[in-house]
Amino acid sequence: MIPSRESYTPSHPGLFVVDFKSGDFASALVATKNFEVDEVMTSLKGCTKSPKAYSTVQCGVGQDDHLELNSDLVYVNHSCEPNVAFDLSGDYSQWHLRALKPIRAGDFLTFFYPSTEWDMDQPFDCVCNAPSCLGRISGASVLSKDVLLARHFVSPWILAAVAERDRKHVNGGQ
Ligand SMILES: C[S@@+](CC[C@H](N)C(=O)[O-])C[C@H]1O[C@@H](n2cnc3c(N)ncnc32)[C@H](O)[C@@H]1O
Repeated sequence: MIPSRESYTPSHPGLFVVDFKSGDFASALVATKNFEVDEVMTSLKGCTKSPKAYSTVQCGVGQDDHLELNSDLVYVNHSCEPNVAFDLSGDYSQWHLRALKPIRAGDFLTFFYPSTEWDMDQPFDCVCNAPSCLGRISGASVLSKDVLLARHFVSPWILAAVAERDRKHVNGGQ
């Protein structure tokens, strides 16, 4: 279930809070404490498999490998220069949200959506304003390996899919 402004209770008290804004998809998640680089900010417990949607996070290559986060973490927006990573490598017990940069209380939390998503359900024109902003965000399928690696974290299934795509391209689609 996606948390809403009505009767809001933070899912991660002491760590993050949703900054609800009026307008479609205008809300965001904000840190309420400092985090250091590489710090595990929270585990990703309570996710459930779900059809691909604007709100899901991809967790593997299969058709069914999409998760609803069922928490305030759904409000982590995309940035082309992100400060967190959704790391769903390894088994479920190891899945976590990790800081990629020093984060201070009050900072918006952002991840690079193509680091988990191959072909997004709801592409959008990015408003992150980062110097390296890519503009249209639709998933990793249209991005080069170098563009992905420059964002510091890429999920293993995305790297595997990029390698397969590039191998087919070199071999003329075979
Ligand atoms: C999982 S939601 C993130 C929370 C969303 N901001 C909300 O209020 O529900 C993903 C959607 O948020 C919007 N979004 C996230 N990051 C964005 C960005 N950098 N630029 C433009 N829209 C963004 C897009 O509409 C995207 O499909």
